[in-house]
Amino acid sequence: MSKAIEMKNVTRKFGEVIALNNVNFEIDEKKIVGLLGPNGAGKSTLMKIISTLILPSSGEVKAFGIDVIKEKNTVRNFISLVSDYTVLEDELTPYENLILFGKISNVKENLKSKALNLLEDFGLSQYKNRLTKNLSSGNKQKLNIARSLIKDPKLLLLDEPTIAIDVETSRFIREYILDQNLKNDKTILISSHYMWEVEQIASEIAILVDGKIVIQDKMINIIRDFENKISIIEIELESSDYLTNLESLKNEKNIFGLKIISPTTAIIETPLKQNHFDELLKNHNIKGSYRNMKISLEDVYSYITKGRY
Ligand SMILES: Nc1ncnc2c1ncn2[C@@H]1O[C@H](COP(=O)(O)OP(=O)(O)OP(=O)(O)O)[C@@H](O)[C@H]1O
Repeated sequence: MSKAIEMKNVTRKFGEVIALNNVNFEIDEKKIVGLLGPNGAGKSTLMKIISTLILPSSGEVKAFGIDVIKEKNTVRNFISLVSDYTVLEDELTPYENLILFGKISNVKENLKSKALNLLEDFGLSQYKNRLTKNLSSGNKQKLNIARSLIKDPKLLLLDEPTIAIDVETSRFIREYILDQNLKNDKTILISSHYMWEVEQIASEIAILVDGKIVIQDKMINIIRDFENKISIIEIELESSDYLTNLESLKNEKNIFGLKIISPTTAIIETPLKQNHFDELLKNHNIKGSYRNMKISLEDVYSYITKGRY
């Protein structure tokens, strides 16, 4: 399978700040990859480098085999980045915005019909002649995504595309993105702080922490791998008399998390296997029953971003 993105040993510094630290990152053609990471992890920097908006301090970046540093004009023909919608021209109509971006992107054939079709697809035809500044934020973001598609890019980079967008519009955007991948073979990299969003559409997940890609794999492999490392346990105490004993588990080094959710129930995160966990409960004189819960992407994310990986 050929690579849509190949980053080798990419570092990007902003003065003293190391936004990306020797990153190696690849995406296969036609995949949807979800990029997760805490605020300031370097997600936007990574996307800006791939889309030629900024240069890396060192390292190599290729998109579909083409060097994004040496041949940025070629690469710009087939990559679009969607970040916030401030890139739109407020004083133009949605239609005029699409035409403008089409011209900037050198779209020569059928620009007008492409613009009209995109307005139709995104449910924006009724606002065709309204000034963009008077659209709702959800519609501005739809227009922003439509703008990114006017040049029919092979690679779409979406930097938090549904931030501050209502439920219906976010769902529409997710479905549209999926459709673009399925029907039009687009490769998509999407960053988000919403785990469920990424879970729903991405075939692979990459987690960036402090400028480094800590993990990148299929969701199913990530979960399987973590099931061998940690257990999330729901414990039900025989009575609330054991609550103080339960709380004393917080001081144990193998208890990574303990959340009391009622006087008799708690959720525990631990790498201990069943027999050792049983022993620990016995040592702390804790009586009750427990069950292993399904590990979610959020559990994995929290484990990684707390530096336990
Ligand atoms: N133009 C810049 N000048 C100085 N520092 C910058 C610049 N752009 C990014 N940084 C710094 O680089 C680091 C990575 O920022 P980046 O915006 O890539 O993170 P992010 O993962 O996208 O964060 P968020 O989730 O908050 O959007 C941060 O410490 C940020 O302050």
